[in-house]
Amino acid sequence: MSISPADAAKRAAAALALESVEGGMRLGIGTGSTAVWLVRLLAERISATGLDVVCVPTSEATAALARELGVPLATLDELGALDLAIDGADEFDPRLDLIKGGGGAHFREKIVAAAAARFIVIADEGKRVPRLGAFPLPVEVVRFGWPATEAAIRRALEGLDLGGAPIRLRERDGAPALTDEGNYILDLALGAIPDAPALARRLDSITGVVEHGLFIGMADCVALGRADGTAGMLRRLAATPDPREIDLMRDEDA
Ligand SMILES: O=C(CO)[C@H](O)[C@H](O)COP(=O)(O)O
Repeated sequence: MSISPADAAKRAAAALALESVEGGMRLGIGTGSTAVWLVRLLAERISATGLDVVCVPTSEATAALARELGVPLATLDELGALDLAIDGADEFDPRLDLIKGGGGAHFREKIVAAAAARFIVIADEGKRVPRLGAFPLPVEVVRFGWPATEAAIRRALEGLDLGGAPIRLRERDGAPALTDEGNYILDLALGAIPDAPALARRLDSITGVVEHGLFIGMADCVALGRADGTAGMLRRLAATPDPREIDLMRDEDA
């Protein structure tokens, strides 16, 4: 089957991450077009080798695909903890901090990643940025009183040199988009986030915010797929004090 260069990169990233999967593992499986490759390749490996894994999906969409392809599923309530989570990202920076939530699943994705002993991100070169923020930051908010929550977010942004950034209520088919948890999403067009950990802490403190798409210090590595079908692993280095030091990442060809 011939696939596009974009899909070749996604597939290569997913395949590299899957090399870390061993029999007996409890796996978190992500959401999005890169995660679709992960689920497909995992299903192929299960059917070819009888690999014994059980997976917690991060969204109803991923659950449906996994069920269709025969990937064994469980809930996080049943398993309690996971050995490994693998998921896509919308952006990653030199510290391997992330923006996620382009698919609106970042709340469950963060719970799953936090419950896992290891978290591998699967991404292509287009997701690699020197500084997070070009991708609008998704913030899941409770529907009740959401304009008041939006106003609180605006005030928080002003205190972080991000005042006046456009905020848009995400829509689907002409109506506010609902997450799997029945909440709304506000997309914050920030351009460039001067201090992502500080913004994450500030958003964490706002009543009405369910979860934001900043994943700070959570990813252990990024399986980076390339359009030529190859992939390499970027690992978080032990000491990463300054996000401006671009050479914090080390490429290791698979
Ligand atoms: O965070 C996510 C969904 O909430 C996805 O991982 C993110 O949007 C990347 O998706 P894709 O692999 O399609 O680019």
